[in-house]
Amino acid sequence: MQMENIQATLNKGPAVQAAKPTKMRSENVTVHYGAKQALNGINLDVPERQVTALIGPSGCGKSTYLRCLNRMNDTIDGCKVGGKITLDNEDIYDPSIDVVELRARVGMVFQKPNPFPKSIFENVAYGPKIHGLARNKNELDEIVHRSLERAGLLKEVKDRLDEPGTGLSGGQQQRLCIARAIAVSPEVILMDEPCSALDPIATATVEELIDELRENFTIVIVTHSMQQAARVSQVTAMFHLGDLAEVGPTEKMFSNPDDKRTQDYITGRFG
Ligand SMILES: Nc1ncnc2c1ncn2[C@@H]1O[C@H](COP(=O)(O)OP(=O)(O)OP(=O)(O)O)[C@@H](O)[C@H]1O
Repeated sequence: MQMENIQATLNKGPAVQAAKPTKMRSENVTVHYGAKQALNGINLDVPERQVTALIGPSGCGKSTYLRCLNRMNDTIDGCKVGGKITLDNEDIYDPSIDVVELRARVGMVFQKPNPFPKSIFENVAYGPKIHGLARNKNELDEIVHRSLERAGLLKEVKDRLDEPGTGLSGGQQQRLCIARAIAVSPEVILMDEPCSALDPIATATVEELIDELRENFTIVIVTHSMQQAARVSQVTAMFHLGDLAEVGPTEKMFSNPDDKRTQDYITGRFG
């Protein structure tokens, strides 16, 4: 892929941007799967209300790192996380942390849209119900409508909220999953290749949505598409063989990276 092409797609913001406060900080984060080490000590600050893209060749540890941020790795047998990760300066691996509550604060959208086999309404209402976010049916209705609206889906589904979520198109299903994530008012949304199962038109819609969502949410996205990282993110972190090779403003990472591994990866020399 040509560097010029990627540069043309860069999501150019104001020339000088005020530095955003850190929402999540990782210090010397390591991950082992049994005897195999997958992350070698990651130090990374995720800025608030920005999109941070995680890029790098297959198997370098992007998804593993993403799963550390809401303790999804806890669910994998033999997976051991070391180091420290904070959310608003609070250690998310502290024994006092309620993991269910943490995952409401740090939501996740997966590669393949995975609506529950229930109605569109129920897909979005489920989280607010189990977290007790609505006092009555009216409040629940309002949360569901607002979440679908923010996910850019309300217009398309408002007359069929009782129909199954699985009956929607792939792109609509992914926006439904984003609405479901938003419904519990998370602070951070983790996205693991959210567009990889979508066609180019649905991808463009979801990318526009991600750009809008950063007004209210901190977003961390794993992507294999350099164009996508350039289009949607303000910060890019390049992973390589379990290390963080380089992190910086997306514009710099795609125009003038410091690390040869980043340079080689974004110009298609490996990966
Ligand atoms: N559940 C698991 N059990 C054992 N090893 C795993 C597991 N998940 C990931 N790994 C290993 O950890 C390393 C990092 O994998 P990870 O999926 O995080 O990389 P990635 O950069 O997200 O890759 P891709 O871009 O292909 O999705 C790889 O060597 C992988 O084989």
